[in-house]
Amino acid sequence: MTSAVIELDQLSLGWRDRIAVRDVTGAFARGSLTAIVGPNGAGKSTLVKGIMGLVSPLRGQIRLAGDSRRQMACLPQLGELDRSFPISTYDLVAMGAWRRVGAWRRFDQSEHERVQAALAMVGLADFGPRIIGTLSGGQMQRALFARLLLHDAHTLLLDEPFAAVDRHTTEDLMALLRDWHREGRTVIAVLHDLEMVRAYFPQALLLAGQAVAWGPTAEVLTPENLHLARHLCAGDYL
Ligand SMILES: Nc1ncnc2c1ncn2[C@@H]1O[C@H](COP(=O)(O)OP(=O)(O)OP(=O)(O)O)[C@@H](O)[C@H]1O
Repeated sequence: MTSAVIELDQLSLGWRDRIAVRDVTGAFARGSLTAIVGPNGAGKSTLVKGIMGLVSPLRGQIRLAGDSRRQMACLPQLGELDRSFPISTYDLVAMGAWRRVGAWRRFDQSEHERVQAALAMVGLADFGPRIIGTLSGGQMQRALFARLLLHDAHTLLLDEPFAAVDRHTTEDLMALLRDWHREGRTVIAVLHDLEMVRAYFPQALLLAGQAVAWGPTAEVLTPENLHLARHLCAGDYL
């Protein structure tokens, strides 16, 4: 049996006293590739933040194998980043190496080469000196993927990695994500495009303020489950 890298046990998360996701139990297996899907407000981002330790459980537990939070890297939603911060694309990507290199060790030639290689891999070889505020949405997302390449994390959490990027960029970044999976990393991504989920993600977690279904994608994304998810989330606004 494959071991779990992240286990959720009757987990409830929320903001102040309002519950965003209730009573979720299940596990992300090591090396699995899982899409978290669900309507707006279903609690997908809240769950990602909970796993990253940015939101504390209201109830239940998140159990991580070993010291896996040190081995985790997250791609936040594009809208959550302050792009007015005046740093270069190179420095943004190089920040991905901090955990490995440490803040005080010298950033040597091999690290420099890793940054350049990561920039080249996402198609931004010549963008190193560009201030991030001048990048398009798609270029920024490519730069953030390059930063993840530098992280070299065992577990990657991505919150809507393909929102606001064109088809070509989506295909390039999806290929990187699949490479990470092939390398044995655990990849968890919040996605809205169900066709993409069906095509590329073996596992899915359907959320709607609670877990509607979690398992093999074909068994999760059934018309009945999707209908139930919409119904549960619509209830919020009645
Ligand atoms: N920072 C916050 N402060 C207060 N409430 C929040 C905060 N972030 C999210 N919420 C609330 O938590 C609930 C779940 O939101 P969340 O962003 O997790 O949903 P989501 O499934 O990621 O939605 P979307 O698909 O629209 O991004 C919503 O009711 C939302 O208003």
